[in-house]
Amino acid sequence: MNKDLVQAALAYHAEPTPGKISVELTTPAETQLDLALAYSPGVAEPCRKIAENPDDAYLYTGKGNLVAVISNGTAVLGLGNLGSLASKPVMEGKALLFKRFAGINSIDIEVDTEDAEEFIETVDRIADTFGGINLEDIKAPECFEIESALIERCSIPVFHDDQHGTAIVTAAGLVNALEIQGKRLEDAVITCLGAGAAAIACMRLLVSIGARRENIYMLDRRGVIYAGREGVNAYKQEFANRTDKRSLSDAIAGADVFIGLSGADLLSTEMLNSMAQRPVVFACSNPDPEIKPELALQTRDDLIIATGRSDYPNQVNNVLGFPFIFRGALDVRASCINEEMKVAAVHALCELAREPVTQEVLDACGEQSLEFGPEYIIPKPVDGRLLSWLAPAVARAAVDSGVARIPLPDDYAPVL
Ligand SMILES: NC(=O)C1=CN([C@@H]2O[C@H](COP(=O)(O)OP(=O)(O)OC[C@H]3O[C@@H](n4cnc5c(N)ncnc54)[C@H](OP(=O)(O)O)[C@@H]3O)[C@@H](O)[C@H]2O)C=CC1
Ligand SMILES: CC(=O)C(=O)O
Ligand SMILES: [Mg+2]
Repeated sequence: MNKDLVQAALAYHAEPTPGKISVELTTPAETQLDLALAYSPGVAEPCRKIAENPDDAYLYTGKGNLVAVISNGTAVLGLGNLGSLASKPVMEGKALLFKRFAGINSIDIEVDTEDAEEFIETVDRIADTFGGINLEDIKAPECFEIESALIERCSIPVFHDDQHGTAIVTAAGLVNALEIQGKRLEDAVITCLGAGAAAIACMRLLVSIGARRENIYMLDRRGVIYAGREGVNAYKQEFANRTDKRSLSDAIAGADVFIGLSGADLLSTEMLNSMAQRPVVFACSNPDPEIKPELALQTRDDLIIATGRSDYPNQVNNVLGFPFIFRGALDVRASCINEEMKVAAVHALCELAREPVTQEVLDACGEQSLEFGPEYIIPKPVDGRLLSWLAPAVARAAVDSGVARIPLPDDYAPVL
């Protein structure tokens, strides 16, 4: 980042008050009568109701529209294990995005432990407070055990955003980008740099919508994950390829797609040049991508490039998923976020990108025009239609797959 952006980012977080979120009241609290209702003695009545029927918490408290963003800070963006406190700006940022894009109240919680069981215990004990739990920036492989234990124990949706939010947005962007490049997911050779939370979930979802597992080469810090490699955990093992390719240079040569979910500046121009004609490059590491878009575009002009950042075209980032997915899930009180709901979100994102872009979006992006093509494969986060396209698609999928606990109103239209 240049110096000006660094200073602006620090000032943004420090002013007008430190941080990015606050709590506001939804009921009057001015008079003695207001206080007698809000607090003692009135507050005893909803307490009694909830003690009799726990679902009354959705009637008398903010639970149903409250999502916790919970991290232990072990994989903060692509910055690594910065610890729980240093992850707080990212978690406050996710809370900001929940509110801004989907009207969901959200609070960040940083849990100071790297022990999976301690983390699970802590979250399990506070889960009832919330309508949903968004796990964030927890490194692999612990994130897999943590998420599945919490899904098992909690009756509300628990969703590891770096896995599923990223996978949904990546899948939608890739389907669109491949179509623009005249290629099919079923035939695409995919090199995935990174074998952690985001990478494993992305490749799993791509396989479930048509990519061929044998066409995927996944790499970690030690290179290609190949069949028979020693010291590979069970999650990486799912993508062990029967191949004699060993390095990124080996795996990228001739590939149609590069998905980077690893770290900064790891893809060289030589590697980029060795890819197939009309390649798709998703350099999604944050804040610094695996290759800078300006360098990639200088190197060859037949590629589509996306990053996780807001300051380049084609932002493939889970912000396009989690606010709207939770909106749909909360509005039908879904018990979980299942595969059907995730796939519904992928389709809705793919289709919205093909719609004409509104003036509101053009103004917010400072663009004269935007249309479905190499520089616009996926909607912009500021597109207000994301809420009205994704949330109903996800809510309907929850109802159809039997995980909704209340019906979807006929006139359902999510509002901020
Ligand atoms: N755009 C988006 O929406 C999102 C982007 N991301 C980005 O993806 C990256 C990974 O995040 P996440 O999966 O949560 O983190 P994890 O810690 O779970 O995984 C990181 C993975 O990256 C690999 N890796 C790191 N450095 C290198 C390297 N030099 N060469 C090869 N592999 C490397 C690690 O290898 P090893 O297993 O050997 O340690 C590991 O497999 C981050 O940069 C993050 O910002 C994540 C979520 C969303
Ligand atoms: C975007 C995001 O969640 C990440 O980079 O970790
Ligand atoms: Mg993250």
